[in-house]
Amino acid sequence: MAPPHVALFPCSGIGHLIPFLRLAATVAARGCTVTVIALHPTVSAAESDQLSHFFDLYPHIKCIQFQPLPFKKSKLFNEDPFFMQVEAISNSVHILDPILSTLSPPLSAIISDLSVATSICRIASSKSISTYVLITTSARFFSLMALLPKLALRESGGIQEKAQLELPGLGLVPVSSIPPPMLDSNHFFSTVISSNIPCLSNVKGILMNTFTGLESESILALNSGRIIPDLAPVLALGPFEPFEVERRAPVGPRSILPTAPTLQWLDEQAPESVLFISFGSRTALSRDQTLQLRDGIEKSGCKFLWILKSNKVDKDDKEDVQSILGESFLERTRKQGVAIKGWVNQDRILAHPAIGGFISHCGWNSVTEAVRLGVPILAWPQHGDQKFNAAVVESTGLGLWAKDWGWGGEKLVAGDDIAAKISEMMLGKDLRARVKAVKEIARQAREIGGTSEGFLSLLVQELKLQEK
Ligand SMILES: O=c1ccn([C@@H]2O[C@H](COP(=O)(O)OP(=O)(O)O[C@H]3O[C@H](CO)[C@@H](O)[C@H](O)[C@H]3O)[C@@H](O)[C@H]2O)c(=O)[nH]1
Repeated sequence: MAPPHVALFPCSGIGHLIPFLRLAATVAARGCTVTVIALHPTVSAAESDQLSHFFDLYPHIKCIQFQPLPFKKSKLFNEDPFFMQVEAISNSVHILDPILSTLSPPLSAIISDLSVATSICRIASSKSISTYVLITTSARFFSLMALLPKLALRESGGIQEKAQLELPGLGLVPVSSIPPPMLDSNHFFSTVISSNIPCLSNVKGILMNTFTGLESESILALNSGRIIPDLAPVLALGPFEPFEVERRAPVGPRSILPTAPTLQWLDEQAPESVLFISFGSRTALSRDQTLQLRDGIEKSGCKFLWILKSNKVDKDDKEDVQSILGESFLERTRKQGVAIKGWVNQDRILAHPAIGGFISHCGWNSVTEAVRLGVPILAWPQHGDQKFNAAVVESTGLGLWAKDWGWGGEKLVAGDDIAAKISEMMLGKDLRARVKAVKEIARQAREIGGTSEGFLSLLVQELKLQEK
């Protein structure tokens, strides 16, 4: 019997691309024929680098380049370049219709990003192709997204003025944790979510990069129909492995090069002594906040490795570290740490024994990487799903969250406060022990007999039954 053919369709931004590529590698390793529908051109250089690295490693995975139609400014116009690309993609999905019919062998299933799920579902069902949706955020935030159509209805009831909301499956939620765009039903972000949630009753399954040991309550609430009565089954498959590991082969030079000198420096540091600081692929702190963070890191006296960003899009991030942080800081901290700009292999850095803590914006990929590798987190959510993700970090004892720091840019957090929290995290013995315990639970989830492994086997079995 020929293997089933599965296409994956990630959306804009590395935070969406990476989990799709990880899942593509996993499904291919289980004997499926895999096609990745890759955006071209990408907004960031990091996305195109990840794509070429991925296809170098997996020459047997097919690539279809998908070029959205030129962007037209709409009434929902949002100047974020990643949102602009999502809108261009949404307006262009119909181009895929004839392409999907010509794939050989014929497609059995397509795994789509939520932002285009409705259109993909429509095209796929006309061809008897099953649709799955891969959710790239936490089960906790996904629950909020699923409730959004109801939240928007209550907007006239003055949600913004309330301190907290009682939400099904989520309990009491501080309104300050809900990303402001979700409280505005005309915002692009809200519109994309609200228009795609209803199709989640018609898809075959909802795939998530989480696991029951991390988010049991949210996964249960989603699967018991408490959030949306007829939601498709949620399969918690995480935490995802990096795709290099999935292949279990030597890593290609592209992924080694940018990280190699940094790893050399890390090799010289004591175990669990280095603080890693990174705010993901698309968050740049303000200049003032960067300087306070700089002072906080120095005052903490902690060894550090800081990946600095001064622009949302990497192609435009031209300013060098010296001019941002100042020569004197770099000179004074020559023995304390390293600040660099550019792409590093974060998963590999978090796996290094010298890393003892992570200041993170709580992008969901970063959280799941830290969980899988047992690194405590100091959560500093900046926007979007990140406060919900930070709540998962805090409630499962994986890290600390200074809630009074607010959203990114809401207030200037002082260097002294940052230094105090860094020390609390790096010296927290109980915290470290809890993080190691959750790391073990994550490992067990992926082993034979584990929950994530069970869901993955179920998915692959289902795919094989749909083979055409
Ligand atoms: O120098 C770098 C920077 C990032 N990464 C990787 O890039 C990914 C970044 O993803 P994430 O941590 O989720 O952050 P964002 O890039 O900010 O992701 C966006 O997408 C996520 C998934 O939907 C959301 O949770 C975030 O809030 C949203 O900002 C992770 O795998 C990192 O390991 C690197 O390897 N090297």
